[in-house]
Amino acid sequence: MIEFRAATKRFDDGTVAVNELTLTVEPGGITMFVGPSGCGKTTSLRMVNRMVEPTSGTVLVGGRDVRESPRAVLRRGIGYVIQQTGLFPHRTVLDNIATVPLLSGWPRRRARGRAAELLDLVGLPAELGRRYPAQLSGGQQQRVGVARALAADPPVLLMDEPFSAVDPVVRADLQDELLRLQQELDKTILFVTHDIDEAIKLGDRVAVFRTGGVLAQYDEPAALLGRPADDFVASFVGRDRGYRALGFLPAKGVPVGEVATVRLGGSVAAARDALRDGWAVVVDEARRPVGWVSASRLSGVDGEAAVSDELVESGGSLYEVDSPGGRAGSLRGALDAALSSPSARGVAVDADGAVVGSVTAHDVLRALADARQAGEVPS
Ligand SMILES: Nc1ncnc2c1ncn2[C@@H]1O[C@H](COP(=O)(O)OP(=O)(O)OP(=O)(O)O)[C@@H](O)[C@H]1O
Repeated sequence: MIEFRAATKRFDDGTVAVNELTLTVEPGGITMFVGPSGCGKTTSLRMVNRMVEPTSGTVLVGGRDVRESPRAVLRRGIGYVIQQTGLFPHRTVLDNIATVPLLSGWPRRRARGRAAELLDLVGLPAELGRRYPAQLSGGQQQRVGVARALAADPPVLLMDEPFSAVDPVVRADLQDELLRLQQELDKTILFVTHDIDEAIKLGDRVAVFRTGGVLAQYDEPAALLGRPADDFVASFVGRDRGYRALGFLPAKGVPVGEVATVRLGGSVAAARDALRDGWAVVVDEARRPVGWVSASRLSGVDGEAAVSDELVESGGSLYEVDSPGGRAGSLRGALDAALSSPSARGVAVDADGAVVGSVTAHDVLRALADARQAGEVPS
């Protein structure tokens, strides 16, 4: 879909920003460009929509050398999202989103209708359409930037550090939203970031660049974590990569053991009877976990009293078992659930969030060993 063939960019001052980049971006996936500052990520991205022309080599989009297409025609098929959003301050949100359709000659009504659809698609309420960009939060502005880039329904989306300027919580939301959108839209997305965690979370494939505009490794995230090509990539990928690689292995082989549950509001006496190894998960009326009770917390409490919030210890992370309609958890999720739980038992839930059982760290590591032995773990 997008192909770099020995693409090199040397600026007039002699800086080689991109050095003989050869790489194929598969259609319909998210490809991440990641690397330290100044390694040529943005320059590579801009060669795709001809904001930068290669000094030598070629870039092809849809099998065609980008130099053969007039810039305006090329860019109609390529959405572009940047960190500073580039929204027009004196136009309403709706008019900002409608920019490209209007430029392409759509009637105003149709362009506005499309803009309203897109506002909804990126998760913004319709009334924000009448505001001006400065009246939105940073995260909302980024969503508008994405909506605007999608307005002409381009098959390709270039995103240059689009989420870098927002706080970590909003950033995680925007990332989740992009993954959701991508499931629906199936665009070919090229995404530049300097954040390896973002690259691993979002990317179907990740290209790691080193300074001097040289491609160091181009691989799937799990392979990058499991088999970094050299010391540079290993150190760039960072600490805990063995643990993070567990995020790509499904937890379906982990046996889910029984766990004692007690109802929030039930009697302390009944809760004491239910404890197993001194612990029980407290659940609400839909069997969703709200925390744990322990023998030590209940000791000295009147048996007639109700299990109230004050008696509940907050739980660890949860992990979702493979269930119809659900998103199966990973070994990392299962291990983290066990390690973060006050009882050392990780709580397993189904797609509705109801408790189905528990796992220990030992269970998870044994499942990992079994998967390795069965050749299910890439090595
Ligand atoms: N117009 C220009 N003239 C000269 N050098 C340039 C120009 N644009 C970029 N460069 C240089 O090319 C190199 C690559 O820049 P580029 O912006 O592609 O890097 P990057 O990996 O996107 O960096 P960052 O993460 O800091 O945004 C840098 O050394 C930069 O200084």
